[in-house]
Amino acid sequence: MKKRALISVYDKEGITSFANELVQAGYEIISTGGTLHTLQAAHIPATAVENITAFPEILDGRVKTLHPNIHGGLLAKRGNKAHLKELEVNAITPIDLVVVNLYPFKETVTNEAASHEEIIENIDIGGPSMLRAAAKNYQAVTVVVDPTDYESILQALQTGEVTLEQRQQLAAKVFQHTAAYDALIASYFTESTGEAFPDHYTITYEKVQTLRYGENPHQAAAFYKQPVTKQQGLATSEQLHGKELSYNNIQDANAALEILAEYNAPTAVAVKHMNPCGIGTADTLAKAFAHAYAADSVSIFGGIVACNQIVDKDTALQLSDIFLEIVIAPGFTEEALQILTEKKNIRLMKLPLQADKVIENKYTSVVGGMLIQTKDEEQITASDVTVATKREPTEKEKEQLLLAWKAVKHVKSNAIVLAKENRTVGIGAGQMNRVGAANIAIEQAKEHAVGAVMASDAFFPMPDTVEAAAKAGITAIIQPGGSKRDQDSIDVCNQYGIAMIFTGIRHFKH
Ligand SMILES: NC(=O)c1ncn([C@@H]2O[C@H](COP(=O)(O)O)[C@@H](O)[C@H]2O)c1NC=O
Repeated sequence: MKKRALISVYDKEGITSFANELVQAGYEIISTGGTLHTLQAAHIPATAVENITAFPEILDGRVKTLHPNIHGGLLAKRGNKAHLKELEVNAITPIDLVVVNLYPFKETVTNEAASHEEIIENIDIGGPSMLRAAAKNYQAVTVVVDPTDYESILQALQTGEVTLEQRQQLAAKVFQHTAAYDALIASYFTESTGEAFPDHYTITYEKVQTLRYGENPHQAAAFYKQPVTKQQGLATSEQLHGKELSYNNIQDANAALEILAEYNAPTAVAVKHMNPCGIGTADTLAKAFAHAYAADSVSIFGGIVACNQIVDKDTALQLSDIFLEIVIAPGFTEEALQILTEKKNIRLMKLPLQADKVIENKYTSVVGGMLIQTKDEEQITASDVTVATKREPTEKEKEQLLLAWKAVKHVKSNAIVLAKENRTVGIGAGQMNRVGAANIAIEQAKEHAVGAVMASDAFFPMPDTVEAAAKAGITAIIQPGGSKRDQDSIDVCNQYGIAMIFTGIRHFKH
């Protein structure tokens, strides 16, 4: 008996030459409406599925292949006598090869012009049913969901049969594909219910690339992206120069971008090991970078710099003076590119600035599970704070306090940031006690601590941090407030003439 192939594809690219080869290999082809039309137009012999089901396609194509004559042919176990008998009794012919790709749900859901009705009509029902049936019966059936597999299938057929191992791999691909397809549908429906954390949290990611290794060379890693997002990020950036990004590069660059998003003025952010080491703002990017560099000219070595303006010649000259892993910016002028591409080891990434704010969740894996929370998107302005001390901060201090507060949100807790003259001057990150973080920031700032302001990511449980700040010459402090012992810190501030403001929110980052 001739082998039978069922072809029903939305994406018809390459299907006629593939089907033609299948015919040459001795397959009889059955096919659905549009696909049949394409095949017949190319003079490829094919039979309408309707002839197999003895039932017309109905409901605008909502029902075409959902029929026992199809699914019996897909699911019958070839080594099971009872199954074969049932096929015979019901006049069902086994199907040996299935080529199906699905209605473009992702493309429709991401098309802003698409209506709810169009999105719903692009939920493929018959296609996934056939794919799943064929994949379940991979021992006997070859299933092809990805047109890039046509070539390898034909090669296998030329030299014999598609092997069991190949069929199992193709089946795995199908179940990944249908699971991802359903995950997108599930999130579309869940989104409309407004339920943030449903009982089953189904997410799907698409592979961008396999990475050489993870955080360390003995760890394997890959980079995945969200299939449906309006978010500009590393996954959508364009690499203009340099070698492939590493796992650590992507983490650090991402941290730099998240910090950068806090600032509106021309800003440069330098990051090391996911903490900022220098942030500078000014009226030009060149000045902003000079500030970020001056903030910590030691740590920036081998770091990542993210800019929110086109990198021009003046900025490029400064950037090229030091060893940097990556520079990310919305663009580079020709001159800047010329200067920077002379450096073999620098990676240059072009990434447009995010237009609209996108609310995203943040995922942290724990052993055997995952924590999911909304991202820390809180931002404050000068009018959101309350003054806790006798002295109010001056306008100049307020500006620097807000700059430091935006920065401290992105520093691993316990975190202290000192700022002065539109740049950070000292950053204390990831300490187990707050005064420890303050001491590191003060030590790093050296003489620049005098006249600087301080931001603390969480409240002061005791006045020791304020005492350290006073000793270092810090003039103003921003912190959440809310400790039972706030008054102790306020008293020390008043004693030294320090102005302290409370934000009412904290920015833990663990
Ligand atoms: N309803 C069904 O029985 C059914 N069977 C196959 N399809 C899909 O129809 C598409 C192909 O249709 P056509 O050959 O008419 O262009 C494929 O994407 C296939 O996944 C179906 N459509 C959607 O559910």
